[in-house]
Order: sequence, then C-alpha cells, then structure tokens
Amino acid sequence: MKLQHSPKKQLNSASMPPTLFRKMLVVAILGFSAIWGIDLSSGIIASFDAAAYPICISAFALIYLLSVITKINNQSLHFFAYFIIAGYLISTSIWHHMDANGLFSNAAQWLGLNYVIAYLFLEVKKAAPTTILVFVVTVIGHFSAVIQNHNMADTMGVVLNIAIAHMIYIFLLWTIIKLRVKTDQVIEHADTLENYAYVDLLTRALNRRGIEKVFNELDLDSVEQKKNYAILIIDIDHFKQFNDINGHLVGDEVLTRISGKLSRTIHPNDVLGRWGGEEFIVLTLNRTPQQVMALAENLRAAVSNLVIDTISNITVSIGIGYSHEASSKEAVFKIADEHLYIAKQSGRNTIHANHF
Ligand SMILES: Nc1nc2c(ncn2[C@@H]2O[C@H](COP(=O)(O)OP(=O)(O)OP(=O)(O)O)[C@@H](O)[C@H]2O)c(=O)[nH]1
Repeated sequence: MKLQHSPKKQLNSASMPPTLFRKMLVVAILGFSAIWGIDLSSGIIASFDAAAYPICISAFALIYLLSVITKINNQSLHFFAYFIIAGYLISTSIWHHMDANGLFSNAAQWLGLNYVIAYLFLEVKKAAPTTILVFVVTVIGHFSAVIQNHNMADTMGVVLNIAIAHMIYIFLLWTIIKLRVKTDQVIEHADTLENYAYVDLLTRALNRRGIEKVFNELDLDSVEQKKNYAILIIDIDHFKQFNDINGHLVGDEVLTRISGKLSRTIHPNDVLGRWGGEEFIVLTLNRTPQQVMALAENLRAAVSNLVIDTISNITVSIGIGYSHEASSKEAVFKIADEHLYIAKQSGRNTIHANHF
C-alpha cells in the first residue's frame, strides 16, 4: 500500500458521467415534446418550430442510442447534443426576429440556456471558446434579422439588449466555474499536505505516523473479528559502518533503493513503512506462517541482490511476529522485535520467527 498524490486538477476537469448525460437527454426529449404538444394544442405553432421539434427530438434519441450501443467518445456526443440545442435555439430566435415571423416572439428568452448547457456538457476549456462563438453568432444573427425591416436605432435596441444579457450570463457562469475549480484545488492541496504528513520524504514509504494510521484504520485488534496478520521488522545490517565507509549520502541512496525493492516485492495489499532510521516494517494480512516466511525470504534475497554503483553485499535481518502469538499489535510488534534481535545475534542476513 503506497500513498500517492493525484496530479494537479486542471480547469478542464468537469466531465459529465454517461448516465447523467443520458438523463439530460431524456429531459431534453421530454422538454421538447412538452413544448411541441403545448404549441400544437394552442394552435399557434410556428412553421419553423413545427419542423424543428421532431428533428431535435429524433436527434436526442439518436444520441441516446449512440451513447448506449457504441463506444463513441463521450465528448463527441456532448458536442453533438450541444450543437443540436444551440443550433435550434439560435436559429428559432433569429427566425422569429425576422419581421414576417413576428418581432415579439418569446424564443429569445431561451437563448441563455446555450451558455448554461455549454458549461454543463463540455469541458471548461472547450465550453469557454464555444460560449464566445455562440455569443458572436447570436448577436450577428439577430442583428442581420432585425436590420432587414427596422432602422439602426431600433435594431441596436434589440441586439444590445440581447448582447448585454448574454455577456452577464457568460460572466456569471465563468465566475462560478472559477470558484468551483479554486475550491477543488484547495481541497486537493490540503489532501496532498495531509499525505505528506504520513510519508517519509526520503524513501516515499509510509513514515511512523503513516504506519500507525494504517494500523489503526485496519483495526488489527478488533475483538469481534480477529484479524490474521504478521508484522515483519526489516533492519539493514551494519548500516553505521556502511555510512562511515561510503558516506551519509550513499547511505540515503541505499535506504531509498531498499525501500523501492521492498515495495516491489511485497503483495499489493501489504503495508510497507519506514519505522525509523534503517528499519522498515511490513504488515501482511491473511497469510499462513509458511507464506509469510516465503515473503520474508523474498524480501531478504531481493535486498541482498541489490547492486548500487559498485556497492553490493547490502543485507537485512528480519524478525517476524504473528497475530495469533499475542492479543495486541503492540505485543506482536514486540515479538517481531525480539526475533529481529535473535536474527542479528545469529550472524545477520537472516530471518527469525517462531515456527508453526
Ligand atoms: N544515511 C543515513 N543513515 C541513517 C539514516 N537514519 C539512520 N541512519 C544511520 O543508521 C545507522 C544505524 O546504526 P545502528 O543502529 O548502530 O545499527 P547498524 O550499524 O545497522 O548495526 P546492526 O543493526 O546491529 O546491524 C546509524 O549510523 C544512523 O546514523 C538516514 O536517514 N540516512
């Protein structure tokens, strides 16, 4: 088990999960169907909408199907859906602003959705330029439609009204997104700092606090559910002498390389930590004493095979304590420590434990 910190969150992190996207499509289908039904029953449906509603509904249904039965990239489907919605909202509003089609249509009131949906469906990095493009198309489109039958002053009145409202939409949405990303970054920064408090900066293994935290979280001394585990204390042999001969910096390199070797040799669910100085700990769960001995032997052999530059002959001694030998993790730890002492006394580069 290793503590890792995740890469820095980018501004483009917002991405809608497929299930939520499909729910949104259902909402779009229902929404369009409802408005289509209302317009039809009121008898005032515009010819543009009468053609556009079924096209949009079919397109949403098609996107829904594509998202269920194909592996098409989600972002492409999001763009497709967005293109349908924004395309419809802008074109219907422009169409309604042409004089023959009635200047006082309420189609323009829906245009704000284009910005909200862009930030909902698209990654922030893509939503920002998309909203600007949509804004430009909206303003120019409405200007071109209204100017055909009205003087410049009236046209500017209509278009400026739309432009200012839309700029406020974009500004507010952008502010909300920035605040959200900032909050995410603060939370992530706090997580990283917390992780650092549990990691030994030299070897990247858990430090003593980290080991204690994991041990407590695993609730090793639970009375309801007796846990089967073993603690291995791994101590580098003659490390003082090694430091004296090769220097402290080479000693640091050895500690780092040993930590890496141990971490690659243990099982994914085992816990590795640096207990202090030249001493490491491995906690392994649910293994027989024979499996634990095999693991210890792998760890011992892996270290003794290490060659750092021209230096070899680096060895460790290992003491083991089993959970069934004592009633608390502290007592198991003490047993492992006693066996480590015996391993050192019996010549080092060896493993000691009670045999079962
Ligand atoms: N380079 C380096 N050395 C360290 C570090 N932490 C502890 N040590 C050294 O580890 C050595 C431990 O020495 P001892 O406790 O006497 O043990 P030993 O020499 O390994 O002897 P045995 O354990 O009996 O085989 C000391 O010299 C410490 O200075 C570290 O972070 N970097």
